[in-house]
Amino acid sequence: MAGLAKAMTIAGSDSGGGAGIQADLKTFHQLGVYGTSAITAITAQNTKGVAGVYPLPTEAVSQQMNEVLSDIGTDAAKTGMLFHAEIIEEVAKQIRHFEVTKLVIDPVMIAKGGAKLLQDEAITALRNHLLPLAEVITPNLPEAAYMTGLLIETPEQMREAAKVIHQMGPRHVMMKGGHLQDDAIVDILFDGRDFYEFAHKRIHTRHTHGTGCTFSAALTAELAKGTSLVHAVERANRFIIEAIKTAPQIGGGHGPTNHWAVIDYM
Ligand SMILES: Nc1ncnc2c1ncn2[C@@H]1O[C@H](COP(=O)(O)OP(=O)(O)O)[C@@H](O)[C@H]1O
Ligand SMILES: Cc1ncc(COP(=O)(O)O)c(N)n1
Repeated sequence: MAGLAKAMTIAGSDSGGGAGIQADLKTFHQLGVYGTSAITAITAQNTKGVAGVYPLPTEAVSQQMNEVLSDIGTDAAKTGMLFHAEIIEEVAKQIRHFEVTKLVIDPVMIAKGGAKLLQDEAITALRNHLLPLAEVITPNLPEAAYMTGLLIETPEQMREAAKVIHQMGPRHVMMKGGHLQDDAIVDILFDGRDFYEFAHKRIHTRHTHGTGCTFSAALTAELAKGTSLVHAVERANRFIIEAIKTAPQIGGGHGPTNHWAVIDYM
């Protein structure tokens, strides 16, 4: 196992196992990457919604990152649910200290069921401290709309919003189109100059809990292995599509995707 790639997730725990830390670690594992974690908050949730959110002390987040990064190290990292400004500032400090350059930011704000996973005032900290450190940020349409104040309902509006978010400091912007009101989904990557479009058909299902987490974890795993960004997005896209298509039909609400999904390059 010499040369095993490593990826770290800094995110919230989803007791239901479909999103957050659990989705990330399962996805890292499935893509052949050694996964580590720093938990920012515990959520009590299932496929029907989030019943409780319990943030950990900022020091606990900082210490988890320090212990992992000072010994095991990582080839890439991703952030998910960060909940409040103090945690964001501390995460940014550790990312800078350990010089983690392949950083994927999934700006998790609101769970599909409506629960707040990021406090309102924390968005400023996200912009000021974390975005400038990102290799890529992966907003969904409501997150991008909140960050820019723009209406985003079409691919053209997605491209405009990507330009505005790119100005905030990340090296790439990956706009996820799952929330487009259309049967044709397009995810759009912007590198500050060119747009790369990843189009696919909508799968009609209610089992989409944790799609954003799983997608960004797959992207992080691919970056950890040294895959170039455009190819990493392509592979993460194929992984999430397969995971949605073969979702295990778990729970009475929005069930998880299939983290055992196999894609043809594996
Ligand atoms: N119903 C669906 N059919 C096919 N792909 C989907 C579907 N829903 C989401 N995706 C894909 O899953 C990924 C996550 O998308 P999105 O739903 O926009 O993010 P989030 O889970 O953060 O709201 C994207 O690559 C998107 O294209
Ligand atoms: C701990 C945690 N992190 C992220 C999400 C977002 O996932 P989704 O938007 O699919 O509910 C979640 N529900 N829980």
